[in-house]
Amino acid sequence: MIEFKNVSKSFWTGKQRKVILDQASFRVELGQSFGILAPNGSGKTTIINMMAGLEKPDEGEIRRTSRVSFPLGFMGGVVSKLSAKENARYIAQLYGLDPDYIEAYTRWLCGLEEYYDFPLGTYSAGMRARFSFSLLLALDFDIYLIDEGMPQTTDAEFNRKAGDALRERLESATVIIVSHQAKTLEKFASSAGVLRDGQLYIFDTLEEAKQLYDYSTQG
Ligand SMILES: Nc1ncnc2c1ncn2[C@@H]1O[C@H](COP(=O)(O)OP(=O)(O)OP(=O)(O)O)[C@@H](O)[C@H]1O
Repeated sequence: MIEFKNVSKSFWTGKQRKVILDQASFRVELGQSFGILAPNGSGKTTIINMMAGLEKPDEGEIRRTSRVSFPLGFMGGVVSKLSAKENARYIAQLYGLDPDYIEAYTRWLCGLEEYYDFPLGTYSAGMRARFSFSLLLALDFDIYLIDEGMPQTTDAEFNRKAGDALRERLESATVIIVSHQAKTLEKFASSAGVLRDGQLYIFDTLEEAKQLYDYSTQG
């Protein structure tokens, strides 16, 4: 479970206060994947980062009773000078997992071939995305945090494998996904919220959330 209680967050831009969240309260239980629809620049990444514990709220409380992942695409924990193999084994140890298993799983899923043993600094953005996604799934969390959907790589084989692996993981795990597009949420979220001007409106179904979102972004 992850819970926000009266959470507020804003940034001072030098000219004005940009409100990301104003007194938001909600709870995501295990088994109830949740999506947030929000326009670009409204605070998707900030909210996901707060869920992961990478950013602090200004006010309020965030409670986690489950193993919550780092956000998909977050590369803060990896070292560019080291290879995917070295990073995977090191991070496995930090999480108290078997390095051989984490290495074998990520090597298989990311499909980087010989580049798996090259430093991450030599990777393209797509290759980094493939490695970070593989690592996220290898680490076995209860709740996965996804900012703007799956990595859209040009490697069709990876996209298929990654989709299958995520679906399999979601049979036992929960996903929280934030996106500016309802289409991205459709595959994953059962309930959903809409973020608009710092207010988070929660709905039991994605369909209801879509109606408000379409109305507020197109109306
Ligand atoms: N540390 C910061 N200091 C000042 N402003 C910030 C800071 N971090 C984010 N912002 C501002 O807060 C707003 C929300 O940022 P955030 O990255 O969370 O939005 P987003 O919805 O994920 O954006 P995008 O859709 O472009 O990825 C933006 O206007 C951004 O410029």
